[in-house]
Amino acid sequence: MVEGAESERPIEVEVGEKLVEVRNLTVKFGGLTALDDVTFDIKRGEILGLIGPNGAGKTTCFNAMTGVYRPTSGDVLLEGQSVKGRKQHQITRLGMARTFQNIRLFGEMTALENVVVGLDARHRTSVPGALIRSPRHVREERSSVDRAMALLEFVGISQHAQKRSRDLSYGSQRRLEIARALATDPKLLCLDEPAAGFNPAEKEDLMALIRSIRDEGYTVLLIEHDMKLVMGVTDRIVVLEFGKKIADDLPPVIRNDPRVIAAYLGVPEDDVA
Ligand SMILES: Nc1ncnc2c1ncn2[C@@H]1O[C@H](COP(=O)(O)OP(=O)(O)OP(=O)(O)O)[C@@H](O)[C@H]1O
Repeated sequence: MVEGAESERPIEVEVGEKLVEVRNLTVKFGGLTALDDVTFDIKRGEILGLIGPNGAGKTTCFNAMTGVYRPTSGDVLLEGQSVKGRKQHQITRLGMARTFQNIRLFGEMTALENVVVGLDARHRTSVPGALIRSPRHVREERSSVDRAMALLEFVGISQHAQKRSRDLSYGSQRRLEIARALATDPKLLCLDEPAAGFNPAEKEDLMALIRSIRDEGYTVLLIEHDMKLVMGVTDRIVVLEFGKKIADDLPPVIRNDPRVIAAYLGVPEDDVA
């Protein structure tokens, strides 16, 4: 358990039950169908990999799930609740947190402050409570700092807590993004290519962190380009190609699926089937 970082959220769904249902999700940009009638579930407690060649629709899928894009049709349910029509911050509150392919931190704020911002989404004190620094607000502030430190420790960068985030190394910034997303106490953590730009050793370290996040009881949706990497860390994999789902199975099955191999190698489907 992350010390001082215990979850306050009631666990409403048993491990292994459906946490998220992506239903017939379609996103069109003008004439281009970036995501085409995609349906899959995410079970509580699993690491689900979302893979596919460049332009397959992975990020579009994330964006439609987390309120960045409004789906053209279809829906996404989190514990049975639709995210339709909700704004990004409302979806975060519902329990979906994400990182971005391009790091988005508050560069002038310290690493610690960046995580406290994520925690603020959960505060219970009112604005007047904050203004008069009510005992509850002071208590929440103190526990925020403790929890933020615990999260920085968990992702392995607590020694940089007081550094401005823009001064952190690229790898530490990626870890900080994950800590900030965890601060919102998500039911689902969506990671968009968190190991992009890492060398093989750094990638392995990050995958170990993602595994330990799952072991803490979080559910993870992971976009990753590197097939080998994704095979080693995920419990199940959904494969997209040209906006359509072409496979949804366990990693060893995906590895040997001719359609997936063809999609990755660019071999015409007829030659593989
Ligand atoms: N805002 C947008 N406006 C127009 N087209 C878009 C937009 N976002 C994505 N697309 C297009 O939708 C398709 C899917 O893109 P998306 O970024 O979801 O793919 P991806 O699988 O995440 O690819 P990558 O691995 O390169 O990140 C691509 O053809 C892309 O050019």
